[in-house]
Amino acid sequence: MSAARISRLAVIGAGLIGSSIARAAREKGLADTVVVSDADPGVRARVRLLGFADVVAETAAEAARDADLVIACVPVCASGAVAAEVGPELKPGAILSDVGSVKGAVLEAMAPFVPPHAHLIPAHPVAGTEFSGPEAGFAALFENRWCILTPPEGADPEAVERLAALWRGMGANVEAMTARHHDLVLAITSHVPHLIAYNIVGTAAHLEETLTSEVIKFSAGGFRDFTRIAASDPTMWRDVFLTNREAVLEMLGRFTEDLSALQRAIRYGDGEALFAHFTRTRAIRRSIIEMGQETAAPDFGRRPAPGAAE
Ligand SMILES: NC(=O)c1ccc[n+]([C@@H]2O[C@H](COP(=O)([O-])OP(=O)(O)OC[C@H]3O[C@@H](n4cnc5c(N)ncnc54)[C@H](O)[C@@H]3O)[C@@H](O)[C@H]2O)c1
Ligand SMILES: O=C(O)C(=O)C[C@]1(C(=O)O)C=C[C@@H](O)C=C1
Repeated sequence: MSAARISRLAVIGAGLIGSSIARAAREKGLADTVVVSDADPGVRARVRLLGFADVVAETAAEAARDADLVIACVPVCASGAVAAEVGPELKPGAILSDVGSVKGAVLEAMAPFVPPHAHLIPAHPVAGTEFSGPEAGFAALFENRWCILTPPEGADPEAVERLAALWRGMGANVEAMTARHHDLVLAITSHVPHLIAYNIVGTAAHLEETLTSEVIKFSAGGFRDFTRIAASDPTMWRDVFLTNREAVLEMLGRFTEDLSALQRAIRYGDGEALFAHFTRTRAIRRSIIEMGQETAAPDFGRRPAPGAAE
């Protein structure tokens, strides 16, 4: 199915994800006009300087006016407020979407504000970094990454295809599933791993002062990787854990049981159990690499760190 071209694309929230979408849409010519808005006047001023938007709108409502597609790129708990602001502006046939890391809560928060003549199609690009803000985005962020669409029951297939076409245009591979299933899968693949990183880095920080400074001095490999993840945006991750509570607690329960089994194997010197476990997990890493998805941690070879000389 060929999807109709996007005349006006409105991006609400110009941080890492919103600015990456605006840059990719402009660079790849996916929309005639890219309008960007952000609640923070300082961010709007930086977007003007960075020049990745055709228009910088003062409000979300102004950005959404006459847009074919509006994408909320804000922390999950702000998605309802954005929908309330843009809902009355949505023209017939317009699509309202988002990029939130949790989908059930977003659907619930946004749906009441979408008029019957418009379409709500939530989405989640499974691509990101530990950086935030308009300087952190880059057009190649979504290339060869998944974008998961979670259309509600009865969603218009043409609208779904139109949104899917935009994500494919930005280089993503698109898949659709229910919001509930998304939240369960992402709880184990993304949310619990972030919690583990926040926890282990916190534990290191709570050690006595001399030990903490040695942890920092000698950190390499494993711990260093955790510190990258634990540097991720506090607002974003607070919202993820507040809104995907049930699935995260379910996966954390399983995680804790498995950790206890490993702890027991160490206590009783059960080398066979440890070896069998590590062999199974090594195979999972290999299958991820074979699927070409091993780059969950972004490499700086693909883009400069914000603030670094280009
Ligand atoms: N960072 C990642 O790795 C990543 C990856 C995939 C999806 N996501 C999701 O994308 C969304 C945005 O994340 P980000 O990393 O781009 O965050 P960010 O902090 O870089 O940017 C968020 C922007 O939203 C603006 N904002 C907040 N409330 C607003 C409102 N009510 N109206 C207008 N603007 C508002 C903020 O001023 C900020 O500029 C989150 O829901 C997050 O879960 C993030
Ligand atoms: O690589 C990173 O920095 C990320 O954490 C990206 C990551 C992930 O967990 O894979 C984080 C949250 C998003 O919802 C999607 C992607």
